[in-house]
Amino acid sequence: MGCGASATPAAAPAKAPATGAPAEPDAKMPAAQKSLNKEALSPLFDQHPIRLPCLPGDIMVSGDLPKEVVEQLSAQCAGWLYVNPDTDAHFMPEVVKSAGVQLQVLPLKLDDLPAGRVDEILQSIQTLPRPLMIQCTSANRAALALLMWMARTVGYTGASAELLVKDLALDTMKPEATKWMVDQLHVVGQKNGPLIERSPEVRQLFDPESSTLSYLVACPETQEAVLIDPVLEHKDRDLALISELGLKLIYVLNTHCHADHITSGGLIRKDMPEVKTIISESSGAKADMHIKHGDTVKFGSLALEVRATPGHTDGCVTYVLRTKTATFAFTGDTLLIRGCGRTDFQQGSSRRLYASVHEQIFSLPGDTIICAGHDYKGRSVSTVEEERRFNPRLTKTVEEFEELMANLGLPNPKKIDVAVPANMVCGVQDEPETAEVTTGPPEA
Ligand SMILES: N[C@@H](CCC(=O)N[C@@H](CSS)C(=O)NCC(=O)O)C(=O)O
Repeated sequence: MGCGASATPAAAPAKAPATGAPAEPDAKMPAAQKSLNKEALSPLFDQHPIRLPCLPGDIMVSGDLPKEVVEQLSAQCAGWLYVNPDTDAHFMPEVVKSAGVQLQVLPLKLDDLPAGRVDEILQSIQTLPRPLMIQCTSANRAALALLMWMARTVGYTGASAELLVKDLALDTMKPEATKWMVDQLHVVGQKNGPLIERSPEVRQLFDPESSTLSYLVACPETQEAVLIDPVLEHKDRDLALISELGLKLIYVLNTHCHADHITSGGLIRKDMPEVKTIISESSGAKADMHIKHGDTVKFGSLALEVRATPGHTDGCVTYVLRTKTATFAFTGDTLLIRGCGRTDFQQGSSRRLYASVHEQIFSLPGDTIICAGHDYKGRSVSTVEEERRFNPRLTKTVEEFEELMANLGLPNPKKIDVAVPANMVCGVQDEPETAEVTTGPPEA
């Protein structure tokens, strides 16, 4: 938004007369060469003190303006979007057009909005030449149009309109107009999607006994949810949270057959038969659905990409969740924060683990959020870039890594003798309902 004039007309009383003689505008200036001449307009600015918003782009918003101001601004604008009806008494199309300005009229009436009008307005703001004026009666709806365009182009994720209004010093906007805009931001049915994408709910859950990190991931549109690596002893806590948040549990996924705790998946599906358990087919463990590298687990509008990451166990997978604003990798025990899973039992192989991390996890974007299966030092999440740089094990050469892993000297997990056999049958997997093996991407 043009820093000079952008908020001035919005905050100015419509009919205040200008004092002093503004410089002669050059109405013949070609649109492409136009830019705001703040000096020329300064007498007007002096009359109506402004606060300057700090956004790039040469867009102004305004309410009704006296003819001489319309003339001056037309001389400096290349585009003009009028969001009132063209029958409005203050509309001066001949003044605007005679200055060679590209004019568009798209009335924005909040209580009587034609279908597709928001998209039309956003399209106009996107394509009309700059400097661009957006005008209505009081600048309220013009500011709304600008904010919605910003929401779409900048891709706000849940930033409130109230905050935007504050940031832009557009506090002349009426509360009901602000509320209307917040509602608009979430309209899923807009032709080009909602103006803001609501982030999926990703909750981390902790078991202090085994230092296991479990995850609840929920679709913001359908409230369908999955649990990743939940712990038996915390079944009631996790289900209570799901219920409190109004979510519908669809799947319990395991990243692998755990050796240190028992999954709650089997017990959950026993009580809630609509919930399906999922594990990799290479784990050899029972579940309702078996996944493999390249599969996709869909729920609501979300999808988890399955990446085989063997090494800690043969059947380890990483689930990757991509949203418009963030990527999450649920790495189980393959990659831990500044560490990795041990490779000394359950078909462990340090060479395979090293390749899995480098090829399947470190190849993700650097800002991918690493949601690991354990942390023994009170940390919660990391990123791919952090681990690429600071993981003391995975930054080594593969030979150094193999040697290090062969000499960790860790005692076996306390529960290994009960956990592994139990997890091979998904905690408690009733015998009659044996696993269905899927060969392709599971259907949501
Ligand atoms: N003390 C814990 C087990 C700790 C342990 O062995 N953790 C595993 C993941 S669970 S099988 C691991 O891979 N650790 C890597 C490491 O470097 O610590 C218990 O008794 O449960």
